[in-house]
Amino acid sequence: MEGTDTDSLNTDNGEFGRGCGGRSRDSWNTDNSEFGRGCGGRSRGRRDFKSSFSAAGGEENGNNGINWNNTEGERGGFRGRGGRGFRGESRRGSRGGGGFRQGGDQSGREGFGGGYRGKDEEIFAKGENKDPEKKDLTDGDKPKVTYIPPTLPEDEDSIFAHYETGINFDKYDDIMVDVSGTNPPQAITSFDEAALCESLIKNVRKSGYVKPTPVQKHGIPAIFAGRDLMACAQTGSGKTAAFLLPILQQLMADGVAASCFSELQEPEVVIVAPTRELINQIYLEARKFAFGTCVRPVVVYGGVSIGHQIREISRGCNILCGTPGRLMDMIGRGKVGLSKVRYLVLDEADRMLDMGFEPDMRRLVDSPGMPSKENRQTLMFSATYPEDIQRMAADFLKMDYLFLAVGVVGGACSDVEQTFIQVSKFSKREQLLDLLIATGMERTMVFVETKRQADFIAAFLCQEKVPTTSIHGDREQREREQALADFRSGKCPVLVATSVAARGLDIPDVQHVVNFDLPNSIDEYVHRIGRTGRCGNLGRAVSFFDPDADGQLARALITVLSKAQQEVPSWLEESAFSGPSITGFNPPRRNFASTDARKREFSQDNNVKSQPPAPPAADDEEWE
Ligand SMILES: Nc1ncnc2c1ncn2[C@@H]1O[C@H](COP(=O)(O)OP(=O)(O)OP(=O)(O)O)[C@@H](O)[C@H]1O
Repeated sequence: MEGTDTDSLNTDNGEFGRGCGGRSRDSWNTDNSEFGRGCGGRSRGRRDFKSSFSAAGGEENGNNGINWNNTEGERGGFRGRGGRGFRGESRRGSRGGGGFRQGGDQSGREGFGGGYRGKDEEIFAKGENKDPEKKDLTDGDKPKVTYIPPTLPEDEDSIFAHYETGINFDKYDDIMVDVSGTNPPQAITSFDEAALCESLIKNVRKSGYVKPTPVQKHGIPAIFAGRDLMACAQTGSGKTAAFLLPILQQLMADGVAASCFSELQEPEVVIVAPTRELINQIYLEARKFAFGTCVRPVVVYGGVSIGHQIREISRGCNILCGTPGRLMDMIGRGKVGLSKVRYLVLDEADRMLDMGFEPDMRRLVDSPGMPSKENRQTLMFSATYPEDIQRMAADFLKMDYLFLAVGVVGGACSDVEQTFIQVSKFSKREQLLDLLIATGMERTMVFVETKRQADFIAAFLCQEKVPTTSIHGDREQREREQALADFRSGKCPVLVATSVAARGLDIPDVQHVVNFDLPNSIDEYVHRIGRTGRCGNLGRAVSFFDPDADGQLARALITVLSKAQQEVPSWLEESAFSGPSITGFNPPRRNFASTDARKREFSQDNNVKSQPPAPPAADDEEWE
């Protein structure tokens, strides 16, 4: 993995390389400039690229930090694309064997045989071996994944570290809540009413929770009542605790305790989420709330040594948190049995049921031993629920499931101030720099549409001395986790990210989200901007709107802005109601669901037709 010192990256416009030991002539050319970068500082080009950027350490599991001014030939300078050499269409300046051709990479786009791959790299074409390590065991043509995440701190201060609720936390009480379905149970108004056991109550207090948020007030009793649930609440409003607390309470009431005496572990709870970082975060929340109890959560996700995860499972597993690929792998290997599953939770449920993950979800519920939907409780949570997905979700739920809508289904968090700047493709980079300089060291997530763009922008910002790191699906897991850690700690206040970081991540003090590229889907926009303005705190989102590229999103953006009581720029309205979008040349977009899709079906007046799912984003995160 490490030591591919001759790596190079060429893009259509330029080349981006990494060298070592001062021998490098690697360089990064763009249309405007060329960032030569060599470890020995012998770069060529008009602008020296001295701010080498590294989230990768030299040790496999090391914790080496970012190196901003690495001119000394250390390994681990900025490395895009999972640390391997990358070569785009052009072969200019490539050196050595580290590069691979994007177009000809059989494990990439062409190698999937048409199989759709989700935004995280957990989804592979049918029949393809999913796990690099498993593959290693069979044909040995891929390096074994040996990464083991750093041991988690055991002290209470670290486990219960949390950020404060914001000034708008109490405004949650004013949000409209709609619970549909027969006989919904009474909402609770305090955690005391939830009658949690002593250790859980202690853990809730230590987490800084004083009163429940609306999704908790309604979700907790629904789960206690044994109901299946489809819950929709705005980003950052406490959906995770809404399912973890009642589940943990029930497990404890039933005296569930982890046991390491069986080779096959049979968890009572399976939680799935679309990305590695998100499932890890959910696991950390479960571990926090289960602190001091006999209930043991475990997490499994790709990019980490499978042997390590098998050992963790074998120590006892009541709550198994996983990304779909690795979870199915564990089941396939006979390490996990499903016959005791009582709760199946889909976080980011609309994502888990869209065309990327739906086949895996169906395989999961059809796996041997998995209790039928009548014999388990299925819980779905998200901030967005397109109606077509709601209809499909019903396949996984009991007939009488409850639909809980807190605020506008699919609506943006109203604590995020949304601003749009009209830009042309060519001015974005400079605008971003100006913006970041103006906001100083505010913690900022910059979303871009492709992995290549993420590398490119991160390198550009580093070169401009803005402490930046990046996260995307081609970075090694160690690098991804290091990038998040550096962003969380403030060591790198700017994180350039693809959609892999759009959903669920709860990072303290993210004051600012920038959509350098707007996403294709409005739901994705809502999730992205929801990385700020969490838990009653205020946040800001600035989006670059390029009329040539983003016109098809304009109308949906206007709806989101209006529903969040935000000002709609007149130029955005003009863009929405002129041009091709009005003539129907757009790809079909999903409806906003304002409520439970069942209500619409039964409504006499309903003349809203279901639309086919939006096509996946034209994003290399999706397809490679
Ligand atoms: N009742 C509460 N009191 C105080 N803080 C809370 C409460 N509930 C949740 N939180 C905190 O609020 C933050 C956001 O919660 P969480 O990540 O569960 O949001 P979410 O609704 O799942 O967001 P997203 O849609 O982005 O996934 C977390 O830091 C969580 O610990």
